[in-house]
Amino acid sequence: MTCDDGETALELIPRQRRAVAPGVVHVPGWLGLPAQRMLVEATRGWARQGPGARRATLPGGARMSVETVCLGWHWIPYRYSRTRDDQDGSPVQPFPAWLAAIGADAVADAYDDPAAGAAYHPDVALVNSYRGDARLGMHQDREEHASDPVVSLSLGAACVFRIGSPHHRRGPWHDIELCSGDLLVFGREHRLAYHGVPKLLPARDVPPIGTEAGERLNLTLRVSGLHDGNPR
Ligand SMILES: O=C(O)CCC(=O)C(=O)O
Ligand SMILES: [Fe+2]
Repeated sequence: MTCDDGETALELIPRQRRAVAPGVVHVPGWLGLPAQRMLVEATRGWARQGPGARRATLPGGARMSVETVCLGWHWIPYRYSRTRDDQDGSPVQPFPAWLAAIGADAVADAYDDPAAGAAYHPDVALVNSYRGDARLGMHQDREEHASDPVVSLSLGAACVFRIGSPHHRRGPWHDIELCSGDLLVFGREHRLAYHGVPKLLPARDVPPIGTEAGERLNLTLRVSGLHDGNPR
């Protein structure tokens, strides 16, 4: 399978939804090129401000190969905090309202359910950047206290995204190629599904959106279910 260049489809034709598993929907090329460029530009800004990007240290001492910028709540394996309290204590950057609006549109489109979109109010984003051999091991997104779906937006280099069931880390899995502009939503029965990024596919064509050669960015939008003064 190759990546769509994002400009060949007529905008009037809705992007094709691919149901991967119950609650897991892949919409290839959901973001047009201007939106992709805008998100890359925004990501550069977030990385320059505040605590910036960092590779998290896992409880066993290993460092993640992916660099992460957090918005709204700072994610530290495996909890959320308003401050970067694993490092210099600096406050997390705010979660922008325009990004919440993209998240609501994403849920409405992926599930073909405007009400589900209107009810979706993400307040945390993890912006991951992958370069070289960076990858993400199989894990569950389970630090959130709410059961709302996770919205994933991919930019730049393609990758293999692996998603299984909520019960078994070792499979069986679905392997999906995520390309620049792709939307993936996982929620409902698969909100706690194990997932990861076993490899990048740097040989695939990438549209000119401002990413570097071989660089992949991924934004996940989530609903933390947390309130000020009540972090875990
Ligand atoms: O990069 C991706 O596609 C997935 C990211 C992810 O699973 C996470 O940030 O928890
Ligand atoms: Fe995840």
